[in-house]
Amino acid sequence: MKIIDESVEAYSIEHSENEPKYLKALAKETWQKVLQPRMLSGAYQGRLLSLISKIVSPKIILEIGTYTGYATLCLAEGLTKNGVIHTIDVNEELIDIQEKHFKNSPFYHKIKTHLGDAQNVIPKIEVNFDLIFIDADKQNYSLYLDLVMSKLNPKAVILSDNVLWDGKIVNPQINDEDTVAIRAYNEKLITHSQLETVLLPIRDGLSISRYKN
Ligand SMILES: C[S@@+](CC[C@H](N)C(=O)[O-])C[C@H]1O[C@@H](n2cnc3c(N)ncnc32)[C@H](O)[C@@H]1O
Repeated sequence: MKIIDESVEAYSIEHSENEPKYLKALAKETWQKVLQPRMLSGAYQGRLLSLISKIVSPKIILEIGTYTGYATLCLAEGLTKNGVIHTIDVNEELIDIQEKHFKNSPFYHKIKTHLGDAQNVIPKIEVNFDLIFIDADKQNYSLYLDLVMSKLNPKAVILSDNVLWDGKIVNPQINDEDTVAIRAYNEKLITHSQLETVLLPIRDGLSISRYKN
């Protein structure tokens, strides 16, 4: 399902910032060489991630689901001078392309990559986070939220991607495991006593949650 009318979306993109050159190159290579390129955040959502990160001005970011590193680099734009972004992915085949494009960007020295299953890696990162981007396997979003709740700095922001899941989320006839998991996750976000959430219907749905403490 197309979430936004195509002409409205085109107009919105036209009146938003352009992506930097090194991100254009990363997106191009991802579309040419990597499986499932639709997973990449893309220019429009990427500019939103960059802007949110600049507003939050985080010292430490956590990204769950690196893929080829597009969103990693967008989020890194808002880091403080000595800030760090930790990014986790379970797929070792992505390491070469990530490394190449991280080196091509101004943020190579600020990125700490972790290879492994996020549910095992998150507890081993012994820092607290100011900004988190949850964008990995949909069935574990709820678990990832549980794992990060004790690792949030005051006023931390959590971004959750694909929360409209191609519009399947609003179709009661669709009840596959991913759709059911995201529905439960969206309920968990909106009923969470420590979070304040707004779900934005952009691209595939992006939730913004603010830690109230
Ligand atoms: C949607 S893509 C991430 C896109 C990326 N954040 C971006 O915006 O360009 C999801 C990624 O999550 C990774 N992933 C899936 N299950 C995972 C898990 N259990 N632990 C860590 N990464 C996982 C996949 O390998 C894939 O690269």
